[in-house]
Amino acid sequence: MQPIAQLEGRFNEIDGRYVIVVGRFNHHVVDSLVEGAVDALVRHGVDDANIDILHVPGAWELPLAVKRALTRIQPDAIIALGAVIRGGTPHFEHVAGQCNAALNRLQLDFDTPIANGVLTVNSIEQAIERAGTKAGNKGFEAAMAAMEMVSLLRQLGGNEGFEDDAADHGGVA
Ligand SMILES: Nc1c(NC[C@H](O)[C@H](O)[C@H](O)CO)[nH]c(=O)[nH]c1=O
Ligand SMILES: CC(=O)[C@@H](O)COP(=O)(O)O
Repeated sequence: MQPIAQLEGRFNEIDGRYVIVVGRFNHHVVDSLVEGAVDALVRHGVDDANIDILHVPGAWELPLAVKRALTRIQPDAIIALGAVIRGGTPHFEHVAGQCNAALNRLQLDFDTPIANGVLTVNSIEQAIERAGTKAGNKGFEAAMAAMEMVSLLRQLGGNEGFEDDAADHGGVA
């Protein structure tokens, strides 16, 4: 019986261009996410010169900035960072929901990994826990996911020629 082929991203071939897009809202938390993401990239060998950091007001603005970065910078991966903290109105649902849905759509449409480091939490305490304290640093984790996906997709090769099929079926490539 043939062995089942298994592929996974590696961290010894992470050279490439990375763009970190940051929603500044709740910056006291988000700043730690940025530190974690940069730490992960640099400690795994990504050159500082290959890391761009773009700042927008909040999570709502992340998708547009990510889309423009994808077209103008054409990075190997994007790391989206932010902290959406539930308040006293339904606004949280809209900001968090639309941001995440748009980012996921963009990564499929542009065939480029967009790692999700956007916290969507119920309290400031939960945010702090996930920005470098007892629940890890979601910025670091998002950067790791970005590097892993860059490596895996390189192993798989491009999807040239498949986009048309997807377009014909109204799907994403
Ligand atoms: N409440 C949070 C926001 N709100 C701001 C929006 O993201 C947006 O900047 C504003 O509506 C103007 O368009 N953003 C976060 O990132 N986190 C929040 O908790
Ligand atoms: C995610 C939000 O927009 C939220 O933090 C805003 O707080 P509020 O719902 O109390 O206006």
